[in-house]
Amino acid sequence: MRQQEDLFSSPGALAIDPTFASARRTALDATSWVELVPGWMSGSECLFDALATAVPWSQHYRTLFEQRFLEPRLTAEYRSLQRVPHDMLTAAAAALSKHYGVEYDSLWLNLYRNGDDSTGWHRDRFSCRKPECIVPVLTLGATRRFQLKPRAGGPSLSFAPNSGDLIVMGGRCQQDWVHGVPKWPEVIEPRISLNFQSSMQAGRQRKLAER
Ligand SMILES: O=C(O)CCC(=O)C(=O)O
Ligand SMILES: [Fe+2]
Repeated sequence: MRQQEDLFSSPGALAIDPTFASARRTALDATSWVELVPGWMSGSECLFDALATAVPWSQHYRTLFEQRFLEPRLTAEYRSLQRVPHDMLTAAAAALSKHYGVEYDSLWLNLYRNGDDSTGWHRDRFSCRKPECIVPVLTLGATRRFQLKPRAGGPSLSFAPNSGDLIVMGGRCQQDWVHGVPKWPEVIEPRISLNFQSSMQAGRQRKLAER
């Protein structure tokens, strides 16, 4: 009993805000938007620690403009939420599904070991095949820049999500905008990002090797 009380009353306890009270939506253009939900998850450091050790992280080769390179980050994927290593991930997916009306049923994870790790400008082409998608990305650990810019060209927007902050891309963002996490050499701490994916948004044709 005493243990349970501590679990729920402790200020650093792991929890999410099911009301999304802090959400602030910004229109990127007439059909695309990005929403920031600062402090959506509290006690996120303990989830970072659990995932850093429990997830089978690996590094992959990518091919870009016919050049093969080792991706400067570690990644992992859970194609079914039944296999995720922490109950909070299932709870977070359920809360997101309820709030955004999209069934999130799989998870893509990135581990940026330090500021030398990064991900270049891209769209989530394989996990979002519908014209409009809602893509939540949760940050755990270090603060890094998360940038968006129009595919057609134009200035970029920069966010700096802290541990526990949610960034949600919506509307035609995956069609008309690109996003990325640039290198930031001064950062020495690691960051994990959780991308909640939906087979509904990915379409049925999604193949195993793709993303
Ligand atoms: O790490 C992030 O915040 C973004 C990751 C991302 O865009 C991706 O994995 O597709
Ligand atoms: Fe992405």
